[in-house]
Formats: sequence, structure tokens, C-alpha cells
Amino acid sequence: MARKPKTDNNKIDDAGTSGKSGISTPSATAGENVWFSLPGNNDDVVISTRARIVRNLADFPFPSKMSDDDRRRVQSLVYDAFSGVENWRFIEMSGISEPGKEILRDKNVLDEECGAVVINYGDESSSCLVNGTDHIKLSSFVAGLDCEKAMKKVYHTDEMLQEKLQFAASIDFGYLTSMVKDCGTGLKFSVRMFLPSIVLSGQFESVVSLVHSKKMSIKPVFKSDQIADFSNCLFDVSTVSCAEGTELDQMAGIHSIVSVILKKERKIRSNFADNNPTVVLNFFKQSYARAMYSLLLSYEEAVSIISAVKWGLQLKLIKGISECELNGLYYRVKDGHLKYLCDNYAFTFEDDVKSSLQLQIKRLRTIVIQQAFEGIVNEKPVS
Ligand SMILES: Nc1ncnc2c1ncn2[C@@H]1O[C@H](COP(=O)(O)OP(=O)(O)OP(=O)(O)O)[C@@H](O)[C@H]1O
Repeated sequence: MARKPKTDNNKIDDAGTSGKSGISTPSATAGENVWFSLPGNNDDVVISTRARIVRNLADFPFPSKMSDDDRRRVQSLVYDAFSGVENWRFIEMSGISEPGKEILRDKNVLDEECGAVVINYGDESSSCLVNGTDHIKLSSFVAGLDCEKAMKKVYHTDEMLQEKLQFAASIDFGYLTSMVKDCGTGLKFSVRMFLPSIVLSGQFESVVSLVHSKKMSIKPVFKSDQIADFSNCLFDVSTVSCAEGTELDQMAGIHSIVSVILKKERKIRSNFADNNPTVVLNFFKQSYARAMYSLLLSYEEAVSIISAVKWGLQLKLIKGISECELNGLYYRVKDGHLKYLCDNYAFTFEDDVKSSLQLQIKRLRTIVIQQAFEGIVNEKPVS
């Protein structure tokens, strides 16, 4: 398969949300500056941290009870509040094509129906949904484990909006929100964790009990019907109630539970590798071979391979690739991103692949992975 770019940029790189997607952005390719390609604290175990807050404008009903006129007025007030500030861009949902929405879903910007999205195109780590379940939902992401940084980012946007907008709040309940669980601070943290050693050693249930005992939630990133081997090792650990304690209490709570889980993962990892060297090497080699000898990979298969290689790196079976490159790869092999590449580059696919966009995406995904793995050196060849 050969490729030549339709644009000036001839590297298979991170997709921005431009081109035929119908979303205007300053750059065609988001490149290395995108938040998920950056190194982060403890990024062997923690892929990323998300903080989000929800707010509603005073003097308007919640979105489920709004008239069309209210909806337009809220949207227009939010538009004015973001106008001309930093790198924020306001985009109405009616102006975004399906491929554009898919890219936004891939980047976790869009996770529910809403009237508009506002994105900070600095590093694309902060965004706002308008007229979804609540009038305003702000989210910020950070690579690795950093609840404080994620919280600061999201509150920076909140404070900027509070200078221009009046949010609904009461002394008794705090910020008023559509869902009871969000009343109070409106703040929720979610930490995406990679826990292969805990899962493979059969100790996952004890982690679930621990998380639940702290009134938090843990859920797999993939639904069970999507799981391919190692892709069942990714989990989101989240706070549940916004009513208990202050923002700082909520941050300290999730930070401490995640720290316990991450230490457990590292401890089990080293014991597991010492006690099961052949099993471990087999897991890694099979996945690596699948990556290098496949021609068409689904997203779930790709996640499984990336995860196995990540584990191999942690177990010192390989070198030549970093944790953050692997963490960024989880995003770079998503469908929306690859469709963007197909849209914006003139690839020459094999004849039987040409006829189907789904096959083109699978083919491209395999190539992106193989390119990313080019520098990998096996530290423990099988004798
Ligand atoms: N730490 C994280 N890193 C990357 N993606 C995340 C992280 N936490 C959550 N997400 C993604 O963000 C989106 C919203 O997360 P989640 O499902 O926890 O929220 P929700 O309860 O449905 O809604 P919300 O928190 O927005 O009210 C999902 O697409 C989820 O996969």
C-alpha cells in the first residue's frame, strides 16, 4: 500500500477536526501538541485524568424543560461568553458533519447529545458542551495522573464564564443541576487506568470492593462484547456524588484511591513477571506478532495489541517506545481519526481494500501501529 498526502503534511499524524469533517479549526493536523500525546505522571498505569463540572444559567429552566427560544438564548449567551477568549471556538452541532462528530467523540469532547460544543484549540484538552443534560458541561483532560491540574484547568474556564454569566446555585444545595448526583460542586473526576497485572492475577474483584467502599465507581472502558484479550484491562475510576465534601475533598478522595490501585498494579506486575516468565513472554510475543503480521485490525484488536506492548514495556521485555507514545496511540487508531486521514491523504490501497471504507480504516490502523512499533527492540528474544 502506498500513500501520498493530499495536504502538505506527509506524515501519518494526529487528526485535527478540519478538512471534510465540516469543523473549522486552525490546524489540519493536531500533531504532538495534543494533550494525549504528552507524557504524564504515572503514565505506565494512569492513561489520563478527566475533571468535569456542570453548570446551569440562573433564570432559565433546565434543558429538558426549555423552549426552543430559551435554548437559542442560552446558546447565544454562552457564545458571547467564550467569544474572543484564548483559543476557544464555538461550533453549533447543526454545522458539524457525521465524520466531524465522530472525531469529537473519539477525542472524548462529545459524549452526549447537545446544541453546541466549544473547544479550546490550544492542546484540545478543554471543552464545553452547551444545552446537553445541563446548560454547560466543562471538561478538561490531562495525560497521566494529575487531578489537581485537571481541576485547575476546568475551574479556569469556570471562573472565566462566571465573570459573564450568572449560574443557578443555592446556599443549601450548591450549584443546581439536572441530575441530583451532580448537585453541590457539579464536579466529577474520572481516572483512566491500565490494570493488566491486577486482572490477569485474578485480583480485580478486590479492587472493585475497595473502590465501592469509598463510594466511587469503576467501569470498563469497553463493553464486554467489544473486548479482545488485553482490551479488558482499561478502566475508568470515577467519583460519584458531587454533594459530599468540597472540591478539594473530592480531589483528595480520588487521588488517594487511585494511588492505592496503582501501587497494587505495580507490585503485582513485578511478582507476576518473576513467577510466570513464559506466560508473560507468550502474551507479549503473540500480540507483537499480530501487530507486525496483520494487514487489517479492528479497533478492539488494536487496543489489545497496544495494551500488551505497554505491558511488555513495563516488564522490560522491550524498549524503543515510550508510555506516552503508546497512550497517544490509543487515540490515533480510532475510527474517526483514521477516516480523517483517508479523507485528507491520497492513499493507494490494495484493490480489494479500495472498495470499502471500513477495510481502508482497518488497513490504515495496521500501518499506523506498525509505524509506531518500528523502533521497538526486543530485549528478551526467545532462545
Ligand atoms: N480519564 C479519562 N480519560 C479519557 N477519557 C475519559 C476519562 N474519563 C472519562 N472519559 C470519557 O469521557 C466520557 C464521559 O465519561 P463518563 O462516562 O464517566 O461520564 P458520564 O457519567 O457518562 O457523563 P459525565 O461525567 O460527562 O456527566 C466518556 O466518553 C469516557 O470514556
